[in-house]
Amino acid sequence: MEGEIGFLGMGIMGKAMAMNLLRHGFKVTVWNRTLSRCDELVEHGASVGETPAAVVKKCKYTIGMLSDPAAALSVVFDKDGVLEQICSGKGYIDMSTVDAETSSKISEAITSKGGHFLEAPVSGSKKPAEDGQLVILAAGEKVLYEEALPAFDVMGKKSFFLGNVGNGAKMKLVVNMIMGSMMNAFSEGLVLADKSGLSSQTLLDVLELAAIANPMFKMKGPSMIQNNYTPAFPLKHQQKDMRLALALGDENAVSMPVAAAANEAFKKARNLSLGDLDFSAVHQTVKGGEH
Ligand SMILES: NC(=O)C1=CN([C@@H]2O[C@H](COP(=O)(O)OP(=O)(O)OC[C@H]3O[C@@H](n4cnc5c(N)ncnc54)[C@H](OP(=O)(O)O)[C@@H]3O)[C@@H](O)[C@H]2O)C=CC1
Ligand SMILES: O=CC(=O)O
Repeated sequence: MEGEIGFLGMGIMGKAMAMNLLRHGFKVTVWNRTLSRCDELVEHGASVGETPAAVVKKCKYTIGMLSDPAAALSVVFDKDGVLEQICSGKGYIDMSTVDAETSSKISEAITSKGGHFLEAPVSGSKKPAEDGQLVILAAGEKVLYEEALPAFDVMGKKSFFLGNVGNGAKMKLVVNMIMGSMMNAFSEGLVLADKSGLSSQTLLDVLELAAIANPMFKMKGPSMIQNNYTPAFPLKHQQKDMRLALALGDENAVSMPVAAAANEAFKKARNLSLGDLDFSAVHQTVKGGEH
């Protein structure tokens, strides 16, 4: 990737991903709605753009990592947004988790200005982002995908090219729908073991050796049994993903009672003001009592 890479959105993920690019020698210009969140990046050599449009003007390639469909649309379409400066020879890569419709809207707007577009949501959380171990689920313009590979290879352990715009978004929603349902089953299991007089730690040890062993249980289990929900993947974003996945199920007449129940639990957790904690805080809704 020649020249400087633009990066919009210095949240948990964007910050870790941009930092990783800097560490690997890329020149990066960052922007965040709350400007102070760029400070740490600047200390590590990043430049700051005043607006998304200013970043796109400066950079041949710009990446977006925003919270949800409204945020992803806002940085593109609003005043001083990406659309004001995108043009032929420039590429925009949206790595936020959004629905296919949002991604298509952005794609159409970018390409109608002669720009190139790729959606590239990621699987993997704060730690994989810091370690360059994300799984990248790209779709859109193949040429832009190939041009972006040097950056993807730094940010991720594996990149998939899934075809037309929308397929990356859908794949990400399917994966996170499964993850959200699993987190609920796991939380119920932890509480059931505890209330039945079993050791939660022994349950984790058993699970690790069982056919259902997986990195998520291993990573989240120990902090969950200590009621530690420091956010890596904010619960409000997991609930957004359940909501968008359920809408995809609706569109395709796929009955998903397990995901629907999991979504209700995440909604309840949001209602209990747990939305900014890690998504594993859904555990608290099963446990009940004080939060
Ligand atoms: N955390 C994780 O483990 C993972 C998250 N994802 C997805 O990545 C995306 C980012 O997640 P994450 O970094 O955790 O989220 P954060 O909540 O930490 O960051 C969200 C970012 O979006 C920005 N933002 C929100 N609303 C607007 C808006 N209206 N206009 C402009 N910017 C806005 C925030 O800016 P400000 O600082 O000003 O609020 C911030 O930079 C989400 O789509 C999430 O689902 C995907 C994989 C893993
Ligand atoms: O979207 C979250 C993740 O862990 O992947």
